[in-house]
Amino acid sequence: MLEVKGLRKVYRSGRREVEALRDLTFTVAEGELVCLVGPSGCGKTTLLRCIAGLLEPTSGEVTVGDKSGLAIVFQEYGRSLFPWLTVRDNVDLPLRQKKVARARRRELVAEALTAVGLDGTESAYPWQLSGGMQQRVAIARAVAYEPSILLMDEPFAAVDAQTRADLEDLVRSLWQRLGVTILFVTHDIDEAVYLGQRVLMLSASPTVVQDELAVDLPAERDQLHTRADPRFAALRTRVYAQIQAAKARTGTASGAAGELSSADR
Ligand SMILES: Nc1ncnc2c1ncn2[C@@H]1O[C@H](COP(=O)(O)OP(=O)(O)OP(=O)(O)O)[C@@H](O)[C@H]1O
Repeated sequence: MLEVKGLRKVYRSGRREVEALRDLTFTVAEGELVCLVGPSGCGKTTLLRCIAGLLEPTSGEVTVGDKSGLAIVFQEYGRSLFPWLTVRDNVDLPLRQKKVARARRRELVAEALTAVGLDGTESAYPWQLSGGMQQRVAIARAVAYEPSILLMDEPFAAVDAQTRADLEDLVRSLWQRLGVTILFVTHDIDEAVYLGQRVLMLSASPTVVQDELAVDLPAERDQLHTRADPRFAALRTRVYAQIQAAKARTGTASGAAGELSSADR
């Protein structure tokens, strides 16, 4: 289970302060797949970094059952994989750090690479693979770690549309098979509705949870039929309208989004 309560984050550098997150409260139940969608710059990365313990919140609380069971897949696979390590060693590295026994590590790496469709690439280096394959390596690395919570930060933003569709299906099938809890961040409304059991909509910065939507589409989804389902269209329209409303509200505020004036402090 993941619980975020009254989370606020203000960045301070010199005399400049940016209130990235104002007040975020939500929970993700065990085994749930929740998508977070919000406009660019609304603090999605800030939120994930606070959840992962990579960034100290200004106030509020994050409760994660077991922090050691948390894995993250970032948008920039190019920067998250080590170019001097083979695919096998990239996936293996966190397991070594976790002090998993050698034989078990070998099993976990092989299973994870098979699960993401990368059999036969063990000895390749990341830079010898396509972008989509590199992102599969990053997913395999997260999966091999056997996390109880998987955080995904716009993981498919940098791949082409066809690869993206394949990777979305990969995430859903891994989620169904492994029973892992997933918090998936995206700015793509269609992706959020296609993937999630629930979609949380964030306002523009300073960010709050604007609304949430249960995605009552069948559990078995496929790119062709799910996206053509009138229910899918209705859900995406609702999310879109909410996000537009959030943008319009911020547009009327004075000053740059999230920037604190002295009166606010
Ligand atoms: N280290 C930092 N110092 C100061 N301000 C920051 C810092 N990191 C982020 N911000 C500001 O906080 C706000 C939220 O940034 P963040 O990167 O979390 O948003 P995001 O939703 O992930 O953005 P995008 O969708 O464009 O990737 C932005 O206004 C950003 O300029």
